Amino acid sequence: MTDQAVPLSPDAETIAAKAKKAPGRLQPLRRLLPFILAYPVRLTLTVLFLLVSAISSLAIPAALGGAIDEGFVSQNLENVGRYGWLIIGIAAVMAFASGARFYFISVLGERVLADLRQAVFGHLLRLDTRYFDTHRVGELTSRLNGDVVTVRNAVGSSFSLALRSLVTITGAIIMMLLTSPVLTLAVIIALPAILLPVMAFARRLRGMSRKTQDALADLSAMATEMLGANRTVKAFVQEEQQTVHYDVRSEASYQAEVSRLGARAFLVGMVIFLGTAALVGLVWWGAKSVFDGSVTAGQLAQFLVYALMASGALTNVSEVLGTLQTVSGSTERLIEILDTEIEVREPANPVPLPQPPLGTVRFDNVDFSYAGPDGEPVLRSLDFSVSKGQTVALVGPSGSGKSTTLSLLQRFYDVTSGTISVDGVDIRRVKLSELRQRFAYVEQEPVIFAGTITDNIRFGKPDASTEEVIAAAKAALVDDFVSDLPGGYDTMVGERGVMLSGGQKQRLAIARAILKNAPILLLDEATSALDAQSERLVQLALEHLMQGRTTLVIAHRLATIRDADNILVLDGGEIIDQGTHGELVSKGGRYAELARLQFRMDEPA
Ligand SMILES: Nc1ncnc2c1ncn2[C@@H]1O[C@H](COP(=O)(O)OP(=O)(O)OP(=O)(O)O)[C@@H](O)[C@H]1O
Repeated sequence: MTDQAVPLSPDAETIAAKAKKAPGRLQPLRRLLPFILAYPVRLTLTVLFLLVSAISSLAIPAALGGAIDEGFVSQNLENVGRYGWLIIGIAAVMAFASGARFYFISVLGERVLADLRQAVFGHLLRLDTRYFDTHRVGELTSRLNGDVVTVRNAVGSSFSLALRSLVTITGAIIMMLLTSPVLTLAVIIALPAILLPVMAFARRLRGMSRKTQDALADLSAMATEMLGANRTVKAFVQEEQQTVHYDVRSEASYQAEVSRLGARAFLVGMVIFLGTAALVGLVWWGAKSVFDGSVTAGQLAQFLVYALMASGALTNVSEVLGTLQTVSGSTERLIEILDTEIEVREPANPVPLPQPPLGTVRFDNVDFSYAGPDGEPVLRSLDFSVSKGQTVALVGPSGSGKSTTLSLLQRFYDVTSGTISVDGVDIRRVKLSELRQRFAYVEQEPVIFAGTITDNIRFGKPDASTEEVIAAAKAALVDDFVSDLPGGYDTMVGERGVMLSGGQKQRLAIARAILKNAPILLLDEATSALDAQSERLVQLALEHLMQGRTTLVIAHRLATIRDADNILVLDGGEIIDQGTHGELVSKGGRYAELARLQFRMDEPA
C-alpha cells in the first residue's frame, strides 16, 4: 500500500483559504438540536430555572425603587427593613434558581459532548478505508477533541447565556417602559448611536476569530503528525527543519491572535466610553425629570439599574453571537464527518456464509481502480480460485497489486467490476462483520497497540479466556519472550509496540491471528529479514497458524513460495502466469527472473 504523503511545508495558503471561507452562517447549529432535544427533562428544568432566575433578578430593582421612595425619601426605617427582607427573599430564590440552572445546563453540555464524541468516533471507525486514504488523522483527532469541546462550551454556557440575556433584555425593557416611558424613549433614541459602531466592529472580530481557530487546528494537526513520526523525524535529521515549519505556523497563529486581541481591546474601550457617555446623558436627563417632578428619585434609580441590566445583557448577546459563529464552524466540521456516507455498504438482505466454513476464495474477472470506474485500473480481469486448505502465494514486482488484492477480499474497497466470493457467496451479499470474521490478517508491519501483551493478543477475540490467550501465545512462541519480561503478560509494550523487537512484534501479531481462529489466513510477509534465530521462530509460529487453514500470502520468502500449492504471478495488475515454484522455474521467463531478484534466496528453504 502506498503511504499517505506527509506534507512537510507550512501551508499558509490553506490557512488563508479557510479563513476566507469563514461563513457568517448559523444554520449548522440546527444539527445540534437532536443531540440537545434527546434530553427533554434536563432541558425543561434548565429553561424553567433560567426563567425563574431572570425574573427574580428583574424584581430586585423594583423592590429597590420602592425602598428608596417609601423608605429613604420618606425617612421610614420600617419600610426600608421590609423592602430589605423582600430583597433578601428574592435573592434567595434567584440564587437557588441560578445554581440549579448552571448545574442542569452544564450537565446537558457534558452529555452532548459525550454523545457527540461517541457518535463521531463510532462513525469515523466505520468509515471507508478510502476516507482515511485522503484525510489526515491528526486533523480528525483535532476535530474529535477541539471541535467537540467548543460545542460543549456552547451548549453548557453560551446558549444559556444567550437565552438568559434575551429574557433579561425583554424584561428590563418592559420594566423600563412601566417605570418611565419618557426616559425609555430617550434611551431608544440614543441606542443606535452606541450599538451600530459596536456591532460593525464585532462582525470584523468574528472573521478574525475564525482565522485564529483555523491556524490553531493546522498547528495541532502538524504536532500530532510529527510527534507520531518521532523516529522518522530523528532518522532523517529533520528536527530543525520541522521545528522551523512548526514555528512558522505557530507565529502565524500568534499574529492572528494578536490582531484579534488588538481589535477586541479597541472594542472593549469603545463600549466603555460610549456606555459611560450614554449613562452620563441618561443621569442628566433623569435628574431633570426628577427636578420637574415627572419621575420620583426611586423610579430614576430603578430605571438606571434596568438600563444597566439591559445594556449588560446586550453586550452578552453580541459576545454570544461571536461565539456561536465559532461553534457553528465546529459543528459544521463534525456534522461533515457524521454525514460522510459509507461507500462499502452492508447488504440489505445479507446471505449467511456456510457453516462450518469451507475456506474457499474465488476472484471472478475482477477489475479495480482506486479512483472509481474512470480511474487508472490497478487490477485487471483478475481470475483465480483457492480451495480449502490450499496455500496460494501472490508474487510480483512492487505496485503490481498484491496488497490491493488482499484489501478487496476483506472489502476495504469494492471491486469496480467482477465478483469476489468467499465460501461460494459474493462478498457484497455477506454481512461485513461475518465476512471479516472469516479472515485472520497478519500485516507486513504488524500494528501493536499501547497496552499489555494480553490486550494485544486479545484484540483477535475480545471474549477469549486467559487460557485461550496463553495457548495462542504459546503456539506463536510469544510465551518464550514474555516469561523474560518483568511484568509477564501484563507488561505494557508502549505505543506501537516500541518496546518489542521486530520479530517479537510479528509473533505477537501471529498470536492474535491464532486466537481469532479464522478459516482463511491473509498474510503479508515482512520484506525485511530478521536474524536467523528470529526468522526461524517467526516461521515456526506461522506454520502453527497456517495449519488447516486456507492461506493467501504475499510472499517475499523463498521457503513460502516453495511450499505454496499455487503461485500467482502479478504484473501491472494482471496474472501473467501461475503454477508451482518448480513448474514456473522450469518454464524460465519472467517468474525465474523475478524469483532471482525478489526472493531471499540466501535463506534456508
Ligand atoms: N490507497 C490507495 N489509493 C490509491 N492508489 C493506491 C492505493 N494503494 C495502492 N495504490 C496504487 O495501486 C497500485 C498497486 O498497489 P499495491 O499496494 O496493491 O501493490 P503491491 O503489489 O502490494 O506493492 P508492494 O509490493 O510494493 O506493496 C500501485 O500503483 C499503488 O500506487
